[in-house]
Amino acid sequence: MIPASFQYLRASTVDEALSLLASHGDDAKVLAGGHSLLPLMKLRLAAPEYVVDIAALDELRYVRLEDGEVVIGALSRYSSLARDPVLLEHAPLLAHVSAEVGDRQVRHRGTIGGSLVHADAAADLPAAVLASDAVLVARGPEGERRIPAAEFFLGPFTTPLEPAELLTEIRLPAQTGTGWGFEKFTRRAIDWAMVGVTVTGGRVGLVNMGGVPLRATATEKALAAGASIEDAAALAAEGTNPPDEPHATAEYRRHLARVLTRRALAQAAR
Ligand SMILES: Cc1cc2nc3c(=O)[nH]c(=O)nc-3n(C[C@H](O)[C@H](O)[C@H](O)COP(=O)(O)OP(=O)(O)OC[C@H]3O[C@@H](n4cnc5c(N)ncnc54)[C@H](O)[C@@H]3O)c2cc1C
Repeated sequence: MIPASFQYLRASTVDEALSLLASHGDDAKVLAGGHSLLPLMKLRLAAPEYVVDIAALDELRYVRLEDGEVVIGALSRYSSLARDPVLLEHAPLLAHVSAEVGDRQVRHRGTIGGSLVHADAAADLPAAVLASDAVLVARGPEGERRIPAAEFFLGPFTTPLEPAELLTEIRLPAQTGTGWGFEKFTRRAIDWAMVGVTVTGGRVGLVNMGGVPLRATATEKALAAGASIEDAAALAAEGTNPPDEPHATAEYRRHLARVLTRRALAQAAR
């Protein structure tokens, strides 16, 4: 449980972080909250030569409303997102999901950007960002580019970000006054979801129902066509390929997806 040796580099501005990544990109890893990267390094599943610490970049820590869009700095931590007044009013699903991640220690260090770039299908924020129709903003040597959340999760722990790119911001249409719902089924209090469901604006995101976070498209189509919550939720597992494990078989997860989708949709309707 001791990481391989590495060189620690601390960036004090975004530009400095980008220049360090441009120099060491392929051999470097960005360190944000460290709650996914450090366990991987301790298990030697990751052994970067350079670690570029961006935790001090307060310029990437903000939430604001801009022309009908909620804009979130990538280094914003779950604990501040959970009580952010702009988020609570204009993107309540994200605030609520942030409050349910892990335990206090995780929420005080973990960042929304770290969760999205880590791209774990069992994590909560990726499915919430998918259901929120968000766009992810990345900066790198070629400048800035915007990647829709629907195109960001390419496979387990895989995104289109280049090694020299930083995720800087997440932008989503304000969901002011929109019903939302979040259901998460865990084995123990602070576990990752066995299955989770995020709902906002008629879109449904699924946690841990495949190798990437998914939208429950059959449910969404049924809702748009006027189906009842019960009938739409019955379609939640269509097109999914959930993990099959001794403590939660694929069939059990499909059952959970249907039940939790029904509850999350009912919550949103209320
Ligand atoms: C005990 C425990 C319980 C947890 N429970 C949950 C849970 O219930 N639900 C849940 O969703 N998650 C859970 N997590 C994971 C947690 O949410 C992590 O904080 C998150 O996955 C990673 O965020 P981080 O800021 O710690 O990123 P880091 O660990 O620092 O980085 C993760 C990855 O993203 C890259 N990266 C980070 N930021 C950027 C950026 N801005 N630009 C480019 N690359 C970047 C890093 O290089 C690394 O590859 C848990 C973790 C622990 C340790």
